[in-house]
Amino acid sequence: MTAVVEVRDAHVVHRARTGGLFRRDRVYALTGADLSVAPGETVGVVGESGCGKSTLAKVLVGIERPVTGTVSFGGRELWAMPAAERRATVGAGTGMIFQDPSTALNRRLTVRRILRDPLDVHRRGTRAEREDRVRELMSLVGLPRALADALPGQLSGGQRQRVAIARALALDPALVVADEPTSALDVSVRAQILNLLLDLRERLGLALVFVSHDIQTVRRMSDRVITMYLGRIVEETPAGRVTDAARHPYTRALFSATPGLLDPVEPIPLSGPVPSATRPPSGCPFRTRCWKADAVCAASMPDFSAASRPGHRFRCHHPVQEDTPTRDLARQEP
Ligand SMILES: Nc1ncnc2c1ncn2[C@@H]1O[C@H](COP(=O)(O)OP(=O)(O)OP(=O)(O)O)[C@@H](O)[C@H]1O
Repeated sequence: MTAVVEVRDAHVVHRARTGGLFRRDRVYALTGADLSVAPGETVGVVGESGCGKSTLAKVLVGIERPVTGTVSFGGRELWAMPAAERRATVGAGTGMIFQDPSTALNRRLTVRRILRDPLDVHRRGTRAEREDRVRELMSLVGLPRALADALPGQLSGGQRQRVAIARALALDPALVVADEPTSALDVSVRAQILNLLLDLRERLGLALVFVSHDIQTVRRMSDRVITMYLGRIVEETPAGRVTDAARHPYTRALFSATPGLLDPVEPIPLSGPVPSATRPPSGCPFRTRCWKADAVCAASMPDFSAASRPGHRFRCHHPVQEDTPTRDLARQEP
């Protein structure tokens, strides 16, 4: 089956925001990322702040161009397309939902205009058909029609995120990327927005990439979970058994520190802070904090190994033994 989107060996390097005009360090935001998303599947992306989750999300929807590597949509290389074709492919094929709907929506436009805008830009149907589509989108995300002429500032946070979701769906994309879609919302409306995304995914057969700090939510939403560390994808695990089936020590440590697990464990303590993305360590980037690291880990970053379960791969010289419960690691290893 052709992937909706496929990223191969993507590298993204930024100029550091600090350091003065003439001395700007490079930030290695994404290093050799490979990811393929199949039609209708949900891929969760987890990792600590600054590990490159948003950068990967932007690469997937063509907002960020990797310095090297490829991004293919339906088997066609995005950055080899002429600009107009690329815009049309990305605009119609993907939708992005950002963290904070207050800043993601143009506050001078009414809900109706916000939702009609992508239809106008991509010249979808007659004017009357576009108005019909706006009404349809509002009902799809549970917004009352009476809000069509409201401005974003007149809506609640949850309603604004519904508008952002409706806008992302306007052109019927095959892929929606949601980057921390609930973290700026009141706790009381988070569940409603997550349930809406789950419902839309089922009804529309969307492929969904879901980026979040909230590991429990990622587990609940996803078919597969991608763990990132310092710009690299270090593990890809089927979501169902991620807490005890993960083989990468970092995934285990991350999950062990998650509050509210059904089967709570002692968090695995990690030594030291996350290294800077301007000077990542040699070899495996996690080695400076890993209790299993040795000289081999400093010398090279291993390629992905396939675990015995389908859809499970990891990059580690000293993986956690298969089926070792995390509670045993927390007691023994560090
Ligand atoms: N435009 C930019 N200019 C300079 N550095 C950037 C830029 N965008 C991101 N970075 C840096 O790239 C790295 C990856 O950032 P990214 O936003 O992708 O991480 P993240 O995992 O999404 O973080 P968070 O969970 O805090 O949103 C970080 O070190 C960040 O500071």
